Amino acid sequence: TYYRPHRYFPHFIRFRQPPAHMENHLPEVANPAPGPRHPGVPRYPVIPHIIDATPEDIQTIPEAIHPEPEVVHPAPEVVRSAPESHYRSAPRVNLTRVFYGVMFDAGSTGTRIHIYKFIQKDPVELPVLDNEMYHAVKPGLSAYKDNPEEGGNTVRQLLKIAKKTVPEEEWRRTPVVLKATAGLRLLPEDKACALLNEVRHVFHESPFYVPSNSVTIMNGTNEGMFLYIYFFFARGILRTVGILDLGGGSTQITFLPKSKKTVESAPHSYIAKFNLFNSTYQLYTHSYLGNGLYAARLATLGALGADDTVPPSHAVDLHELSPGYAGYKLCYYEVMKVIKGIVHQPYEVKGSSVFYAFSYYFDRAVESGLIDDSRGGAIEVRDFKKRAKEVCNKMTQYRAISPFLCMDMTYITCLLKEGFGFKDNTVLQLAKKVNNVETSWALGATFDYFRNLNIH
Ligand SMILES: Nc1nc2c(ncn2[C@@H]2O[C@H](COP(=O)(O)OP(=O)(O)O)[C@@H](O)[C@H]2O)c(=O)[nH]1
Repeated sequence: TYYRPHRYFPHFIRFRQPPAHMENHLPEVANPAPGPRHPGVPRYPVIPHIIDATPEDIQTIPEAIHPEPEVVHPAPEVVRSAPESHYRSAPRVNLTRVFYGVMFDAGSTGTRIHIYKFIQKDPVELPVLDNEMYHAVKPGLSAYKDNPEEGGNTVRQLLKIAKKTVPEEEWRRTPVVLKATAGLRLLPEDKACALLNEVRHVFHESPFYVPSNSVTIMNGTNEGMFLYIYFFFARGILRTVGILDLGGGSTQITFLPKSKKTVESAPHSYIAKFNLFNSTYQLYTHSYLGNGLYAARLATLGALGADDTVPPSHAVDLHELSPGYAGYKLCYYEVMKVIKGIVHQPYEVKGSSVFYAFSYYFDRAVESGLIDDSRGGAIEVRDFKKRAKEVCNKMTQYRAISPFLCMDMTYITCLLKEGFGFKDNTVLQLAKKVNNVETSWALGATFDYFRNLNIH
């Protein structure tokens, strides 16, 4: 478990004023958080609309402000924006509201809990992400497909952390939400349903607020989009940046297209629109189910077996047969079968945009020594290729770190080059955190819960 104190201030949004001539053609949503029409549904602070946050205008925000760490249970907060004497003559109403959101990421390789604390100083201002408590357990829920009660227990354990983090008086209005990704998408429906039902049961026995539809399998489009929205909140950029995410079961590519040709040449389902702060954005986003790192390993080993050249049980040793050819080239040839004809090449990736790469892109770059774990860094696609060759050709040196490092690095190289069609010199910014906020779709999904993003 680690505690990540940070304050996030979306300056670029708070200080933007609508131009006088601007007409708002988008639907008004005064307060999309659950309203009082459902008895028992807690009320949340209003998250206001921000007008004229056009993508062209949005500037990179400076480093988020990270003040001194706070304790998990802070003392009740008091807003003092005027001297004491002023209070005596004209007392101000304290409009500060603190609220929490608990988001579970049920991934294919682990279940993670994100407990967000938001502060809203004023109803006309956006809430500020004050801090986040995070904890992860392995394996993921799908590993309990034949024993859903055990799977439910992992969620029950994580909820204990939520009970310790969220003050007791807030439990009843703090929503708990779980979204599952590739692991459950890949399971037979009855097994996935049994696991989700068990989680619902665990949620309902907890003291937290359980919204309707709080336990679901998230679709791939939302996974990419929520990660983009996380990035928007953490970094403040909506243009010129793309995001690559490599999970265990699926992989996502998401960016805001600059060229019409990208949109026109993309499969229809790869283009998604969403509204944020009164503007509509169009994203290129797709999640390739079965093309996550672990799923790709299995598929590659299966493909080797299907060829009858090397039985799957011996497939891992393949890379040691003949360093050099068998090492990198043969591996490349085999992983190519998992990618060829499956991954769409967006028109735009051949340009010069920078892509942020998260999850296993980051982990494998660290393990192979391309970047430093604490700092991350910028590399080019060709660096993955170069290091993949080195790893495959010196398996004895790297085997201790990960017996699959050669295959994983080769897969990543192949996915980037043959799959998405990136050029050798495309810059990849590898990060685990952006402005001190962990890279996860969970923050975007939590904002979506509190402030309906109107995704279509
Ligand atoms: N930094 C960071 N990495 C995460 C977080 N959640 C998941 N990951 C990474 O995502 C990868 C696994 O993704 P997972 O969710 O199991 O796979 P999926 O189900 O295919 O999306 C691993 O590299 C994790 O470290 C997070 O909150 N922060």
